[in-house]
Amino acid sequence: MKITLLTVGKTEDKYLVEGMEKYIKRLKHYINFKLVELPELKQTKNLSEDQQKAKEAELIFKHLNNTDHLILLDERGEEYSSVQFSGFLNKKMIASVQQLVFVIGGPYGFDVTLHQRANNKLSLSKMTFSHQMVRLFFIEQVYRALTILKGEPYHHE
Ligand SMILES: C[S@@+](CC[C@H](N)C(=O)[O-])C[C@H]1O[C@@H](n2cnc3c(N)ncnc32)[C@H](O)[C@@H]1O
Repeated sequence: MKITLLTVGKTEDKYLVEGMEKYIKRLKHYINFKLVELPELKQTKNLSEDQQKAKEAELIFKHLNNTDHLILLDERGEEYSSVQFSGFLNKKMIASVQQLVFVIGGPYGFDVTLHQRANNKLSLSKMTFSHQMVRLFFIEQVYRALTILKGEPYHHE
């Protein structure tokens, strides 16, 4: 199974880039993981919030295959413990899902078309994080989940 993380906008802060690189490097020993950073449109065009979300959705859809299992990162989604999240990933592996695509929205969240297409919505907390910071938190949780599945000590350290 492959895992792709789509983000809206490049990661700007060096401390986040460094943290993400650290965990992506580790992750690659466990799974085929890809980070795709899509352009954030607001900087180039004068768009309303809804127009921006619709344009972002168009870009996101271009990166999706019909068989992809799409999971939106959304504070209103389902909350898991790290062990439960590892179980979720394991179930998808057993079900032979080819690719899980997780998406982190832009500053305004997701267009309705993405909510309709989503197979799941995952919340990391009821709190709202910046779309920049949530990347690092999520990538670390994927790494944590995979070490849990392997029975490695990281989760208990
Ligand atoms: C600043 S938030 C957008 C908040 C937006 N007002 C909304 O209602 O969705 C930007 C993105 O970060 C992600 N995000 C922020 N907090 C999150 C959380 N607690 N759990 C999961 N994803 C989160 C989501 O992907 C969201 O689209």
